[in-house]
Amino acid sequence: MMKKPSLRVIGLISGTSVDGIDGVVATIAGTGYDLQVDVIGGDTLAYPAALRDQALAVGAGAPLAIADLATLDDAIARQFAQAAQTLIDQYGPVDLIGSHGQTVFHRPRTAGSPSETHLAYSLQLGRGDLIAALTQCPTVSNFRQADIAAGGEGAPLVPPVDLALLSHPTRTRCIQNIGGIGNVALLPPWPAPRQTPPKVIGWDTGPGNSLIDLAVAQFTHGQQTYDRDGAWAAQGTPHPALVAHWLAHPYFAQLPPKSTGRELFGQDFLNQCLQDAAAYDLPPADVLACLTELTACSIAHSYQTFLPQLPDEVLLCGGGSHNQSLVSRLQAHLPTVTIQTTSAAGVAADLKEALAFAVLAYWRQQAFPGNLPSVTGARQEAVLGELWQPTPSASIGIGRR
Ligand SMILES: Nc1ncnc2c1ncn2[C@@H]1O[C@H](COP(=O)(O)OP(=O)(O)OP(=O)(O)O)[C@@H](O)[C@H]1O
Ligand SMILES: CC(=O)N[C@H]1[C@@H]2OC[C@@H](O2)[C@@H](O)[C@@H]1O[C@H](C)C(=O)O
Repeated sequence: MMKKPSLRVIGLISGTSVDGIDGVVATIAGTGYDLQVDVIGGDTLAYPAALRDQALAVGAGAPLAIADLATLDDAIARQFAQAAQTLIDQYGPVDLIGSHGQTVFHRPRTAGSPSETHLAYSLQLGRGDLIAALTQCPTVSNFRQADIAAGGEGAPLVPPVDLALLSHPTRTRCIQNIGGIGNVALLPPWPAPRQTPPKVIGWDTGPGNSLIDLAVAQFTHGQQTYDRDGAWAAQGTPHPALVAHWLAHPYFAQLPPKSTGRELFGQDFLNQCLQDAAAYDLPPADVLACLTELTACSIAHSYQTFLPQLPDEVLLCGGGSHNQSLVSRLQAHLPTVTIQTTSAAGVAADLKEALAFAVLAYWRQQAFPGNLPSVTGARQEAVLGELWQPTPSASIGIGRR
């Protein structure tokens, strides 16, 4: 049998945790949802501390002159190009790069308003034209804009890739990413021969690790940045009244499609949580147990509230899938559901988001629409991303200015 033509594609993303650039190299063949994807390798390139601090500060609302924004955009693009080059050096040349960039600002559509006049706004730094110039490889970036222009939230974008790679012929699956922010895709069964795709719904569930990370950094005066394996929260006890109070935030009751970010579930939200917790005089372990419970409850409640029925399985991905306290609290709230990671279904849980942007770039090449209006709320499907071709004269060398 003739082998289908395939592309070698790099996918790159640094998410809302701003902990570093996840990259993956994959061979992709096929069309639309009928894809053959083979992961060749992956790696994470940590940000230099100063760049991470700056990206976090800007994301948290620190003022920035336009000239400094341009410098930051370029500095992040250089890191992304470096991450791509490291993968190219290790695994060989590629045909295409899909780079999500670094989200520093996300404003959802204004609730209840006609999306024509209140389009969402989402800003990812690390411009694709510079990545293309530095790597000499065609690069797709700016994936969220076309969905936003069509009246969508611009997020989450990964659910159609989940549909392609992780749907099951007979079982209903929720694919739950727990990054800085959490997001879910509900994949109904899709029996062979996989003709008309089933309707996928999805949304941002709220905080993933963002509040836990910020609290750990505060409690350890910056010595630690996350609750490794959930060990600290495991030493504490959640306080139900406090968690219930936090769950009363209107975001959790808002009907999907919906998206959010660190603008809502960031430092200000944590400050309010710590103020609320102070009234109960809770030790740090209990506060972390409460924040962990908030993430677990917000995920489970959103399934119970917005899904037509509970799934057979939840497949977790993202860094929060390593937080055992979080996973066991989620299991406690969804006792009838099997909870595993996407790795159990053949897609590495720590690489899935990066892989998604390789697939979205591949779809851009095919002019296949990469958004799902049933997830983002867009009025129509759209081909996502801007494709930047390298110009040989722009080859200026990585690391040189
Ligand atoms: N072993 C671990 N134990 C507990 N938490 C972990 C572990 N490893 C990673 N994490 C958490 O996962 C976070 C990073 O997750 P991930 O890289 O999926 O987020 P992200 O991609 O930046 O976010 P988003 O998906 O919202 O864009 C870390 O900040 C940390 O909180
Ligand atoms: C604006 C933005 O970067 N949103 C991220 C964030 O992190 C998780 C959640 O919020 C999700 O909506 C999205 O990321 C993934 C990659 C997505 O678009 O599917």
